[in-house]
Amino acid sequence: MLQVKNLSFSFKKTPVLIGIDFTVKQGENVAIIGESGSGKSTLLNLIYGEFDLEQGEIFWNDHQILGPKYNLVVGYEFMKYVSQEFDLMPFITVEENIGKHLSNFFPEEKKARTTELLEVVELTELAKTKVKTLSGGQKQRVALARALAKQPEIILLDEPFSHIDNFQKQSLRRNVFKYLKDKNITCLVATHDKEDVLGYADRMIVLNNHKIAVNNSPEQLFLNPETPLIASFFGEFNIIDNTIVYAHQLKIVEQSNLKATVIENYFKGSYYLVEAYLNDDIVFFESKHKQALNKIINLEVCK
Ligand SMILES: Nc1ncnc2c1ncn2[C@@H]1O[C@H](COP(=O)(O)OP(=O)(O)OP(=O)(O)O)[C@@H](O)[C@H]1O
Repeated sequence: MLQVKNLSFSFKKTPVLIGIDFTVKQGENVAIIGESGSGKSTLLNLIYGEFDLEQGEIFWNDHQILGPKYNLVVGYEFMKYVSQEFDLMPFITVEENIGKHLSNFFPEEKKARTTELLEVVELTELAKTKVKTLSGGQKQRVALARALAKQPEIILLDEPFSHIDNFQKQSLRRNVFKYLKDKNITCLVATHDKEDVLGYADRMIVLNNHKIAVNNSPEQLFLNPETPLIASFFGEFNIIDNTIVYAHQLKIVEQSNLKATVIENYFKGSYYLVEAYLNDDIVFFESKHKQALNKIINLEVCK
């Protein structure tokens, strides 16, 4: 179990994180979200032991995680970190990078493990390619596979699919998160992308104003977004009568007191997101069809 107890940290006297407390069980997948600059990467760095804590303690089971003041070399055998900088070896191949830290005393095991991980990150065809010739997204996949090679107990992922194109993102995400669950590897993932969270994360920790704003399941937070920050993570929303209402919860009806004037339509594939004036406020709702500009639409909140 990971235990983060009353952690505080500042960069040059500027507070980044204050009084952070949470635990993560073995095999759990926890997403860390928050606005840019809210301290997601800093939190992962602290858990990895990159920096010395200003206050608090971090434990992985019985091991206390300590910063560079106490450790000559940053990092622990049981923990891997895939940061935004991939830190690969450019002049050797993809498979050599993945197998770099696997023992040569067990060549068959090493081969099997490398083959398995090449499949997880969908890089089998590029196994013999030198890393320096790869694209950003391909390098990110090598970094993921290399972090998994020696089967860590816990993995920290910072925006793990940010460089991957949309064609491969969906299946890669499924492969990686399924692999982590199957192997009971604890995962902390810092992300801006709700697709990394919905369907995969057991819990979401939301950072705001240097603190944990909420720590709950994605289902609970989606159904009951307490603040606009949380709602905005899940999609377009409105505030109507002091209540958060997602765009998909505003339905077009024949008659109602909510009369909105259409300003713009945004094509979203299976629907249009319609922007409209409701009194003096802007609202967004979903519509199967494109709506004529300036048309008056009757809306109803359906939660
Ligand atoms: N090495 C550093 N020295 C000084 N300040 C830093 C350093 N790294 C980060 N910061 C500051 O700490 C704050 C938190 O940064 P951090 O990178 O943890 O945020 P984040 O939530 O991961 O952001 P993003 O979503 O944009 O990646 C920011 O204000 C950032 O400018």
